Amino acid sequence: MFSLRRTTQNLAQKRAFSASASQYYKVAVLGAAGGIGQPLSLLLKLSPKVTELALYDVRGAPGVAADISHVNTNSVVKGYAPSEENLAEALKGAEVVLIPAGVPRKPGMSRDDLFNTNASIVRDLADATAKANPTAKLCIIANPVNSTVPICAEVYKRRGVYNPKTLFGVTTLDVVRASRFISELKSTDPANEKVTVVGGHSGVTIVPLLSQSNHPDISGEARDALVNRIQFGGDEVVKAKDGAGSATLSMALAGFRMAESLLRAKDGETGVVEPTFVESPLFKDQGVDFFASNVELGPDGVKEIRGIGDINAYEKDLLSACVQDLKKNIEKGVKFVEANPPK
Ligand SMILES: NC(=O)c1ccc[n+]([C@@H]2O[C@H](COP(=O)([O-])OP(=O)(O)OC[C@H]3O[C@@H](n4cnc5c(N)ncnc54)[C@H](O)[C@@H]3O)[C@@H](O)[C@H]2O)c1
Ligand SMILES: O=C(O)C[C@H](O)C(=O)O
Repeated sequence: MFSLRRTTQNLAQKRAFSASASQYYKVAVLGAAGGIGQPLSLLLKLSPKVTELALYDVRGAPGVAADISHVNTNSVVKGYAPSEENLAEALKGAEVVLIPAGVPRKPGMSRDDLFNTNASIVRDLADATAKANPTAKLCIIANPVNSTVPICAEVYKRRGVYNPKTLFGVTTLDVVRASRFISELKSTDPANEKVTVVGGHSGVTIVPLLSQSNHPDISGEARDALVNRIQFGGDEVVKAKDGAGSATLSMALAGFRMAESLLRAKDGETGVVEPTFVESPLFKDQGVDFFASNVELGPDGVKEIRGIGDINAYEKDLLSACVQDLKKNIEKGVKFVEANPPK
C-alpha cells in the first residue's frame, strides 16, 4: 500500500546520503519574503547541497523562515529582521547570495521604469555584501538586470573587492522560457530543447539564437513570433497578473537552477554551463562591458565565457539592436553609482 510517510522518509534518507557525497553550503536570499524570494527559498530548502539558508528582507523574513524551517530536510533556516547587523550576519559565510529584492513591474511599465526604485536597493545590498562577504557569488535577480549588475560592479570596485568572476545577472528565465515556448510550438519535450539566448534581460536585448537550436528551420512569421514571445515573455506574465506583479514562480525555478549550478561547480563538477549576464569580453570593442552568454562555471565562479558561435543574418540584426540598448542600460547603472555612491 502507498505510504506517504515512508516515501517522505525514503526521500529524506536519499537526500542525506547524496548530501554526504558533497560539501555543504550556506546560501543567503535578500528579498526572501517577496513573490520570488519565498518559492526560491523553498526550492533551496529542498536542495541537498544547502546546509544553511539565510533569509533577509525589510519585512517578513522571520515568518517565512519559520514556515520553511518545518520542511523536513536537513538544512537550517534562519530569518533576519531588517538591520545592518542582521544583514551582515545573514551574509557572513554564504557561498551564494541571491538578490530578488526590489519592486516588480505593473502593466505598461518597462524594466527600466523600475530603475529609480531598485537601483538604490541593489546598491545598498551589494554594498553590504561587499563589506560582509566579498567573495560570495552574487546573483542579481532584481530588475533592470542590465543596469543593476553594473551597479554592483561599481560598488564592489569602490570597496576594492571587485572580482568579475563572482558577479552574475540571472538570465536563466530566458532560456527556461525559450525551451518551453519552442516545445509548445513543435510538440516536443522541453527537456530536450536547448536554446541559446544571449545579450541582456529586457525586450530587444534578449537575443535567442534559434539557428543553434534543434529547429533552425523555423522561419518567416513563425520565427518572428517565437523570437518576440521569448523577448517579451515577461510582459505576458505582467499582463496576466494585472497589477499584482511579474513572474515569480518560474523565476524562482530559474534562480534556483542558477544557484544550484554554482554549487555543483563549486563541488568540482565539470561542464556546468548556464547563461548569465557577466562582465564579458564579447562586445567590449563596441563599448558593452557586460553581456549574457553561455558561461562555464567552476569552483571560483566564471570559468570560461563561451562565444556566440555561428549566427545568421537575422540574428546579427537582432544583436545590433541588442548592443545599442545594452550599452545605454549599462552606462545608466555606472553613472548612477558615480552620482549616488554607497554611504
Ligand atoms: N531576473 C529575472 O529574470 C527576473 C524575473 C522576475 C522578476 N525579476 C525582478 O525581481 C524583483 C523582485 O520581484 P518580486 O516579484 O519578488 O517582487 P516582490 O515585491 O514580491 O518582492 C520583493 C521583496 O523585496 C523586499 N525588499 C525591498 N527592498 C528591500 C531591501 N532593501 N532589502 C531587502 N529586501 C527588500 C520586499 O520587502 C519584498 O519582499 C523585481 O525587480 C522583478 O522585476 C527579475
Ligand atoms: O518581466 C519582468 O518584469 C520580470 C522578469 O524580468 C521576467 O522576465 O519575467
